[in-house]
Amino acid sequence: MRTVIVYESQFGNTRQVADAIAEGARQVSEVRMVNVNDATPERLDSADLVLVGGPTHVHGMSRPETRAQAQRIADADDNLILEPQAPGTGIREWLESGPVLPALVAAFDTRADAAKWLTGSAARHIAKRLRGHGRTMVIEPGSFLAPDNDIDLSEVERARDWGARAARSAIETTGLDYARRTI
Ligand SMILES: Cc1cc2nc3c(=O)[nH]c(=O)nc-3n(C[C@H](O)[C@H](O)[C@H](O)COP(=O)(O)O)c2cc1C
Repeated sequence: MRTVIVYESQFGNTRQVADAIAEGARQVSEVRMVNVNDATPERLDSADLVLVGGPTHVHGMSRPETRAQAQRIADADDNLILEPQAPGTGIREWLESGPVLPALVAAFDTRADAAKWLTGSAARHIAKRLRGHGRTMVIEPGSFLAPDNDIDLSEVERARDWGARAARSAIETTGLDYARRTI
């Protein structure tokens, strides 16, 4: 089976979580990580499962204005470094562009360390969009905490486990087997 992880990240937190998800999914699947700015149809071609994730901005997916705000925050803080592809497009715009996706998908995000009803969750919105496109969720949305732009080892482990469960669930759904199908 082949899994593609499409992620957006401004400060690197969601990239780290995507890395851990990839590690988990690799236990049972071929995995490719793709920044949303590089998520062309060719890169998603022949994916059996696509996992889509980004940071929570203003309770949902980022917008051009919130990404510009992230840029201003980074400019004002020597300890924060913007990801090289951060100023580009976001998951919201990518989903609106109508990417060709396989039947099986799942959504994840990173967010502040507080109750979800206070922080909101980009993953919830990503999942809703994906369901609207008629896609099947292989697992509940994953939401990972990045307090003060720092991720705890326990969250990294949770992301690894979520990635493994997502890929296993896709295998159970499709009957595809890692051993029988390579990239
Ligand atoms: C402009 C902006 C708005 C944000 N809004 C929220 C929010 O509404 N809820 C939340 O939990 N976190 C919010 N955050 C925090 C980010 O979701 C969090 O730091 C995330 O892990 C960043 O991921 P990244 O480093 O991959 O961009 C916001 C961050 C920025 C820069």
